[in-house]
Amino acid sequence: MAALGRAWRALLRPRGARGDAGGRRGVRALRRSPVRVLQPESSRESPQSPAERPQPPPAVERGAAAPGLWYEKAAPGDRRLGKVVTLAKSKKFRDNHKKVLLEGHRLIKDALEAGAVPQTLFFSTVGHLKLLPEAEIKRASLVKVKFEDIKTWSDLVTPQGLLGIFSKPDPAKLSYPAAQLATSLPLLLICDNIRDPGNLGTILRSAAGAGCQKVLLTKGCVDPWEPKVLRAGMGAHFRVPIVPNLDWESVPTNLPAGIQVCVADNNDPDAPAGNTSLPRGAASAAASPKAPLKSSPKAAPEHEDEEGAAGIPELAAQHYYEDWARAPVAVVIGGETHGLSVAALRLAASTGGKRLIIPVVPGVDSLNSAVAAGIVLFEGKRQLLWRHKQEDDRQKLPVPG
Ligand SMILES: C[S@@+](CC[C@H](N)C(=O)[O-])C[C@H]1O[C@@H](n2cnc3c(N)ncnc32)[C@H](O)[C@@H]1O
Repeated sequence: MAALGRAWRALLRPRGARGDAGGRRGVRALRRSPVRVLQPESSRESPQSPAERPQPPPAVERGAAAPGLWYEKAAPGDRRLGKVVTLAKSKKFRDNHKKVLLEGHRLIKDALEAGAVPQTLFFSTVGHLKLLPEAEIKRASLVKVKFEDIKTWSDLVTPQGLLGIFSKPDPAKLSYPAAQLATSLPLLLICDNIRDPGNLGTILRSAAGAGCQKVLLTKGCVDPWEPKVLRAGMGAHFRVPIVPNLDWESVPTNLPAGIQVCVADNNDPDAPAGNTSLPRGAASAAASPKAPLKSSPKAAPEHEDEEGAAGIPELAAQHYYEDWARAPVAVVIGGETHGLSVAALRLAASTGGKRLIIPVVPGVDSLNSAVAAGIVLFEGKRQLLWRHKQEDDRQKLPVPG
């Protein structure tokens, strides 16, 4: 592991700082020919006798993708790519080193355009580099590797021959696409213990597609920088701010003032007995079968202390297609195994939020969390846009008299 750490550090050191003839003398020599084998400085200037001399590191072959855009060619049998990718796939490593692995042209381009900082790009053909913003990739170490090697380490069904190690992006510092910002809605999503990477990626993609303003991930959710989440997210990471690893106490500080938090709840009190996945989730206890499905002022508790017998707040339930989305609004999606947490229900109760039920045919169990998120978010979007249009139309009406 220590050796892997050294290999990693050597690879991620800034270009000029590496002792691999990356200095001015090397660059001048390179200008004369696009591809040359350079001898390291140490092998030319060592004062020791040949017997005393340490083994020189292998010569580095370099090339230029464009004037001034130098890359290094990995020698046959070079195992750095494998090592780096293996490391970057481990959450512990990502957390400790604050690095993430991104794959594919589209994702890497999105990341660069959002201002993510590349450390090393592994590519199989120079053509890949030409499709990326040159000013941004000049900051990285560029390493040409065989396509076969990328294929071995790739997470994609059809590998594209491009992998990048980036500094872990800070959502507060990224710049999101103008089209995304222009269509962003006062609609937020809170993921409560979503553990499946495919589900989380799909949820993030839906949140970006619906125009969510922000996505909050509670502690217990899978790491959004896990390769499978990135793959399912299809670029959502660089379109919508994602705030990970939140404990429930800090969720409210990440929400706009005056927000109403609703929960997507698969526990339908109107469903015939045996058609719910009771009694595993906390929501099961909160939703008394006697609770009216239609929201009523009496059924909606206004304060956190209005809790049911099990210490879990009671929330009014309604179908997701009935009126609920008022700006700003957030929706909580429960985890695959345990559903909604008590903390989620408490937060919803403290904001006067509701339980939103997607009715399903008797005999069908709960929906997949990503499917439920998609349905509720796009309905939220429809309601917000409809309300906005109503207000617009009202303002356009001629003033009487
Ligand atoms: C797979 S379900 C959770 C099932 C879990 N075993 C339970 O009993 O609560 C994951 C989440 O998706 C959402 N969900 C699933 N089906 C839903 C439905 N019919 N209506 C509203 N939300 C639903 C809820 O947020 C739920 O917590």
